[in-house]
Formats: sequence, structure tokens, C-alpha cells
Amino acid sequence: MCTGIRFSDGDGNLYLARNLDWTVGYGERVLVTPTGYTPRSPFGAVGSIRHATIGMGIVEEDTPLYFDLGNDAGLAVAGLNFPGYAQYAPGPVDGRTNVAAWEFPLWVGSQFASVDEVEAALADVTIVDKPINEKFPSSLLHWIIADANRAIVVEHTATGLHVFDDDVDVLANQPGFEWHHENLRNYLNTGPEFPEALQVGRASLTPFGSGSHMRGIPGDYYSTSRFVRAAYVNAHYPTKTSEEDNVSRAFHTLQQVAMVDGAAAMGDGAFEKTIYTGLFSSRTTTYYWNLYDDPAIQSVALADLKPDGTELVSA
Ligand SMILES: C[C@H](CCC(=O)NCCS(=O)(=O)O)[C@H]1CC[C@H]2[C@@H]3[C@H](O)C[C@@H]4C[C@H](O)CC[C@]4(C)[C@H]3C[C@H](O)[C@]12C
Repeated sequence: MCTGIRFSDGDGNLYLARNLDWTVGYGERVLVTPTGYTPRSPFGAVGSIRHATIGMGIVEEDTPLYFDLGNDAGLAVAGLNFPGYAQYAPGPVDGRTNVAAWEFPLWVGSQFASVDEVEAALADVTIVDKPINEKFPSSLLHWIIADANRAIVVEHTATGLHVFDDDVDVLANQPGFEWHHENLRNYLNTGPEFPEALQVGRASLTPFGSGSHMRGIPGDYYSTSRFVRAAYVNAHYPTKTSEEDNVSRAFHTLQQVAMVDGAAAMGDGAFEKTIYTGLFSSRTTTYYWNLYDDPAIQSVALADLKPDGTELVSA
């Protein structure tokens, strides 16, 4: 499974972070798509790279297939599994901006500078089931798109393309965003405060320690539980000003919903684990990441990887 979170430093900078939970990796690397790169966009939605992008992905047919990315304008996007709900158009629709499912993150990151701009453009968008090749059929995803001001969620289902204002700055997997948002109303009793002693008969009962009012926040790995837990931790985390403190915030928060080997199997019996955690900071236009087997945080800044070149760069 996967979980994504967004937050800001209160000084106009975005942090978008995600866990990529799966049974295997795809050979993903940190990739930069520079402004001089000539994209191969099946329906021409990505005509040119207006904004250089940096994020995690693979290269297939000399084309970047991003799992998540950020751009030089401070906009970021992440794709999370959404099978059972996601449904794309079988072919391009006349008069619409047709975006192949695999190029959706690149379309967002290479064309726009803010969530408002993306949201306006989405009114004309159809997401098309047009795989990059036979090896990689279209993944069934939904996406969180974020900047320093806000986040939206995009879901393309049997009833078309839907955009939701993500005012809790979190996304997980199935079911749809609206369900997850409504479900938060089940947890209004939770909070970080330390309870007063409670008089019960002649007894004065005090808590064992902190965390008493967090009881009820689900601790398991199920998508619906991760959404609630990530929303709780992200919402209560104090605003931090420095880059270091915000990087620490992102990795600590996503650690709360990270999946450990052996605890949760997929339908085929293979165990899911958090293959990587990735973070885009618009403050430094830097991508940070760590791996299940190497938890040390690595980073690379867009500016150091030829963002105005003509060739894809992998770190
Ligand atoms: C498996 C990943 C999602 C992880 C996740 O959300 N798991 C949830 C598990 S569960 O259902 O809820 O059980 C998704 C996220 C981004 C996806 C990749 C990106 O979309 C880029 C290409 C797109 C190609 O069409 C397929 C290969 C691929 C390289 C995708 C493989 C895979 O579907 C990825 C890596």
C-alpha cells in the first residue's frame, strides 16, 4: 500500500512525501526531466517540458515513468494504487486534453506551477488507458497533487474524472477519497492532550502516561487505517521552520504508516513492505529518499542535475 502526506513550513514552502509499499521494486531511480528534453507524449498533452521535474521513477522507451515528482515551481504529485475504482477512457476523446495514465505525473509537473493551474486544466482532461508498451499495462491509480497552499486528489473512475479538495493533506489507497474523508468523523474523540484524573466512585483514576486520548486511532496497515493515522499525525505535528526539521517531520510521519516485512500479505501470498519513502521539498527543490534495506536518508537537488539539459538524468 501507499500513503502520501503534504505539509508546509508556514513560510510558503511545500513538502510532499509518500511511502511506496509493494512486494517488489521496479528498478526505480531518482530521475530528472530537464526543460530541453523532447517528450514522447502519445496524444501531445506533454508538448514540451516547461518545468523541470525531479522524482522517483523508471525509464522505458526513453521516457520517464514517474511514481512521484516535484518541479522547479514548487508543485508536486504522487500516484497511489486505486484498483477496483480507477477506470480510464479506452481511447482519446475528441476535443479533450488526452493524458495517458503513465504520463499523468509528468503532465502535472512539466506543465503547471500551482494546484490552481492544474485544477483549472483538469476540466478538459481525459485520462486514457494507453500503456507505454506491452510490458507495462496501465496502473490503476489515483493522485495527490500539492503546492505550498493546498492539495487536491484526482480520481478517474467509471463516472469520469473527479477532483477533490484534500483539506486533510493525506491520501492512501482504496476506497475513494470522499469515503476516507467522511471516515475521519469517526475519530473526533482522539487528540494529543493529557487527560485530567477521573473520579470513578471513590477512585481517582489517572492515565498511565501520554497517548491516552490517541486510543482508537487504528494501528494496522489497512488503507482505511493508514489514512486516519497519517491524518492524525500530520495534523498534530507542530509547524517547523528549518529544512532539516521538515525532512525529519516527513520521515517520522510516514514511519507511522510504513509497512514491515511479514506483517501483511497480498493476494498472492507475498508480503508488502515500504520499498522506499520519498520526499519533495520546494524550499530547496530537493528530492529525499530512503530504502527498506538502507534507512539512511539520501538526497539530491534538482539544480545539481542539469535541469536545463536535453537528456534525462538519473541519480
Ligand atoms: C505499485 C505502486 C503503487 C503502490 C501502492 O499503492 N500499493 C497499494 C497496494 S494495495 O493495492 O492497496 O494492496 C505503483 C505506483 C506508481 C506505479 C508505476 C507508475 O505508474 C509508472 C509505471 C506505469 C506503467 O503503466 C506501469 C509500470 C509503472 C512503473 C507503475 C508500476 C506500479 O503500478 C507503481 C509503482
